[in-house]
Amino acid sequence: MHSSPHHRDLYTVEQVRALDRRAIDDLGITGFELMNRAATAAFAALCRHWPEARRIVVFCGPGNNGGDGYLLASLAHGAGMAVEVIELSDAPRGDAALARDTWQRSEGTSRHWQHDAPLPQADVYVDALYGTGLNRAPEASAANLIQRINASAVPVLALDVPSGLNADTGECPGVAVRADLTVSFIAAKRGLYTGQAATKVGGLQIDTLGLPEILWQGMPTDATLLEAMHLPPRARDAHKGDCGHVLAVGGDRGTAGAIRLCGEAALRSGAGLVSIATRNENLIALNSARPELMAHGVHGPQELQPLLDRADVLAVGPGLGQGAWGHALWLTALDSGKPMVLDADGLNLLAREPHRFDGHVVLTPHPGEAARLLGTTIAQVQTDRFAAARALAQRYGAVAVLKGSGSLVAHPDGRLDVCIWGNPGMATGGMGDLLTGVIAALLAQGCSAWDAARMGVGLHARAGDLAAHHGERGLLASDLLEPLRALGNGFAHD
Ligand SMILES: NC(=O)C1=CN([C@@H]2O[C@H](COP(=O)(O)OP(=O)(O)OC[C@H]3O[C@@H](n4cnc5c(N)ncnc54)[C@H](O)[C@@H]3O)[C@@H](O)[C@H]2O)[C@@H](O)CC1
Ligand SMILES: [K+]
Repeated sequence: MHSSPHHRDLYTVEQVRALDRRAIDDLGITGFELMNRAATAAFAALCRHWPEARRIVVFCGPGNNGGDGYLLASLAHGAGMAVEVIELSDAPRGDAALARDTWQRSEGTSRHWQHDAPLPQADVYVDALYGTGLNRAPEASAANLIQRINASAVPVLALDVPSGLNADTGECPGVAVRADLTVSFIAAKRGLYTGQAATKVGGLQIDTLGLPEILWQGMPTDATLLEAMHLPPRARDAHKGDCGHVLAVGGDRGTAGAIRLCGEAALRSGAGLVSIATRNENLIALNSARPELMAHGVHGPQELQPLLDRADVLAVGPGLGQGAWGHALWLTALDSGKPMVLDADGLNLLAREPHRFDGHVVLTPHPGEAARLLGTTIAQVQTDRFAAARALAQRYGAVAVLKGSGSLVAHPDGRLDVCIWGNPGMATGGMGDLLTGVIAALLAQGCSAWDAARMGVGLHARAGDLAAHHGERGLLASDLLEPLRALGNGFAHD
């Protein structure tokens, strides 16, 4: 639930700090007052979410996040709950120290966390250890406490950010609290939506602390949540030539399945015609599996060229391999200058032979392919997925989709959208081949690379979520084909 009119806007931690400063300096609201509002909002969320809660334990860290915790503890105490505060040994400073005084004045007691001590029972744990100030992995004592919290069966409300999650990047440098509900203050921090966030955040509510609309005016944002997107309805008198012709290039020996899934996804996403350029050996299997795919055996560039000439859009890479055959086709496809989607070995070849595009090209790497394209490691990519996605787009002059939980779509000009749909059932072979086909079909129907990539990522994730109604575990890529068709023209916000 977002209470802000800017509910699609995502911010870096730096930008949220600037918003805080603006509220304090320009609107004259004190930091302590903001802390009070944060605690009030979080306590209201606690009561809504766990109406039966009578006993709570609040874990307070040394910074302002801990300050929010002390004030929440006072509110809960005032409301008649049994409240216990457990704090880390570092003494709070500034507003957090004032908040601690408030708690002590309300006759509250707190005790320091003792390594490996058993945690008191409670109806709800409140995590106020670290917020946006986390700048490294939680150290031994805090890490031990976080592990204890996660091992307990008590539900957890996280204040602002689950402690241990980097609110800027979605990475956890060490252990992090696994929350059931996170109430985040003032603005949506981008790190709550990608990377490891999905395993830590639980339900997410953004509370703008009653700050007025003008606070956000003119303030830069970093990214946007992917929301509703729709293709215009198909004209009643459309014919197949109006809907674009996709040529999918790939399917080396033994990998016919990849190119078939890509082609079928393009068909199910509305491409008028889909041709496949593949190994001769795959033709019988492809034709009998899906007669609507126009499969052609190609030995090399000469046979590929006439197919390229007839296509509007290319999907290059699924099952392509990086051998002489795949490499020759890849080079010919790139030379055509057609709008295209590059995936899988299409990307691995690009990492070997970098090329800058200047047109309607979409790259769809998973973190491993992204690491090769950027000459870095997977860990480095995941440490800051936002930076990695933008670096890919800028380096290659193409729209870049960085796949994985919370897929990112980056434009070379710096725009970036985050997709929060999809599910772990989609971590299986063939899912990427589908995405390539979906995006190619959208390009073929006239979308720009930016729109096709964003809408393709959204359709693919929503189709995955629909298909997962029958179970996440055991989900097959081909299970998404019918839902892709059912989604038809697009998707709306949840
Ligand atoms: N002043 C404001 O603008 C507001 C701040 N608020 C709260 O304040 C939080 C930010 O407060 P702070 O900037 O004080 O930061 P935090 O409270 O997130 O934590 C910073 C403290 O933890 C220490 N620390 C950071 N990483 C550590 C690690 N890995 N191991 C051990 N110690 C570590 C830092 O040295 C510092 O003492 C927000 O997340 C939010 O909860 C809210 O009260 C709303 C208003
Ligand atoms: K927290």
